[in-house]
Amino acid sequence: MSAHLDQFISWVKENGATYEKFDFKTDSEGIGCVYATTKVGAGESLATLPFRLAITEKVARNALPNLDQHSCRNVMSLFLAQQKKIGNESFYAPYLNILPEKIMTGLCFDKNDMRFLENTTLYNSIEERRQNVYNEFQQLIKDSPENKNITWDEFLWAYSVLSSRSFPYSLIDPSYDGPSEVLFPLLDALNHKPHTHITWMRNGDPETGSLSFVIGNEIEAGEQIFNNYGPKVCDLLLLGYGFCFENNEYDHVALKPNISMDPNAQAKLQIVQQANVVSSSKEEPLLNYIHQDNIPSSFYKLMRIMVMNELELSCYLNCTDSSLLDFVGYRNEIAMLNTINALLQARLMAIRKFSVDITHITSWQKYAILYRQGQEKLLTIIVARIEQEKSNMLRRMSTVTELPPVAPFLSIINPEYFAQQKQLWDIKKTQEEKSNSGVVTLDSVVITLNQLLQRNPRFKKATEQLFEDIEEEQDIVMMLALIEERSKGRESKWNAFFERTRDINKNQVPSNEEAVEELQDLYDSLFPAFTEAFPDTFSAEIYSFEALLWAEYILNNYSLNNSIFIVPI
Ligand SMILES: C[S@@+](CC[C@H](N)C(=O)[O-])C[C@H]1O[C@@H](n2cnc3c(N)ncnc32)[C@H](O)[C@@H]1O
Repeated sequence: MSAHLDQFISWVKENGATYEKFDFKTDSEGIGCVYATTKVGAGESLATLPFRLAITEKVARNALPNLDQHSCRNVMSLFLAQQKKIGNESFYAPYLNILPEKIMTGLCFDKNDMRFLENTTLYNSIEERRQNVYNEFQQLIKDSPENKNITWDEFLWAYSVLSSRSFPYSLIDPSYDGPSEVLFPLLDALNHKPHTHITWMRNGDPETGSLSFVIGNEIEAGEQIFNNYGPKVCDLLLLGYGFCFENNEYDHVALKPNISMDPNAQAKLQIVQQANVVSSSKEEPLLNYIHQDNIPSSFYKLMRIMVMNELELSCYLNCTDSSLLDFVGYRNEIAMLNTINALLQARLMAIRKFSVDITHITSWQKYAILYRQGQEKLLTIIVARIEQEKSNMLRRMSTVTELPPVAPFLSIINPEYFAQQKQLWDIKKTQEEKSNSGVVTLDSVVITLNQLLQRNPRFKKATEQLFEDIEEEQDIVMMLALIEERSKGRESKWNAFFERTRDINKNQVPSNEEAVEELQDLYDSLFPAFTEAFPDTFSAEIYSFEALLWAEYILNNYSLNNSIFIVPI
């Protein structure tokens, strides 16, 4: 046994702590562990520590007065660093001497270590947190000049002791209502294992009481004794404790849509707020944590808002009822699932970009790799779930026989229709889950330019002669093709959709004179030249300016992915 450990054991015992059936060891990775020396029965108390030995916020603030404006964590860190500095003069020296010299929490990662986290969300969280803690440290030293000899490294060590070993202060005083923390020497020697049955039991009052650890399941002699740090995700474990593990059932990925380039960002954020679409974080209204078994419905709602087009936005601008965001419309639903998919794919691609040499790596770099592998696995599972959702959606769309009663198709305008639809979907969903047969592709439920060209060979031939590069001008060709298809009346399979949108409800789209003028210029550049070149295809009667206005409206309000797909329901 080392001299320091000897001193520590004498110190805790002299001060009233009790423990019998375990010993301290260091494992092959250099991690301090606690092992049972004899069998420990279920329900037995493993160790008891009097509160007198606990390092609390009160102890720290009494020693460092005038730092009221600083957080509990910062004042306690400064106190610990100061106590460590005064060495054996400190009452807590026996405890501080046995703590690891190097605590490799994420905050202590150097540039080389950070390469192992590149392209993960944790990378940014660490950088941001480190900068904040550094700034707070500077201010702390300014406000406590007698401690200006404490270095950043010393402070960071103390900060990491707290992040990796502290307990909530409510264990001493359950009536205390705040985020205060406390260090319990001896009891903090246990490592974490998820699902460990252990009870943290308070005895007596906050001044003279104590805390005991009571074992839930029997432990054989020679086995490691674990604590349970609670349901913690890998990024928080790596950030605060410096380790993580594989197949962490609590793990999640953090997803945040980027709307910085969206001209309608303001209006969208307004709807998010008004309809009270909650996110996973109070500070960040767009941040959501996605768990492999649980994609929160609020995330879908948020994303439905994020992909709204002008028409959908104008309908939802005053929406305060978040249930109307359970479904906005078919176009919106596909756009929403596509956008989530794109977000996830971008993250997957980034996380797969990893070219660091891993032949000689440290234990904490191994944990960083475990974390990124866990994130990749999780992202892959969530992508598969979104794809499944999309194929279910397409199957439902393919069976829609009746169009919503009033155009447009938004649930805010047709709430009853969509409530009925939802009931039908729920029934279908259960059936689908049972049968899960028949793949429906996106192309079969939307209108694409290719389909229109194939259905109208004469039109196709004419446009191929009139346009040098159809792909380049696909918006214009699409509008002309829609007009052509509509002219077929009942022969067109989308006749119901065309009929319903024939009389555009102009009140629903803010009229934009500039856009109308632009469209007029486009019309004038095409007609009557096209009619003269191909009078059978581009008859003046069908290709009126009103028809072009209608086609543009369809493109603006019913299309996905830059008008390549029109969602006709
Ligand atoms: C409360 S302390 C536990 C005792 C600590 N091992 C010691 O030597 O003092 C928490 C620290 O122990 C380590 N630890 C705890 N559980 C672990 C685990 N399951 N795997 C790896 N390291 C673990 C981490 O370094 C963590 O920051």
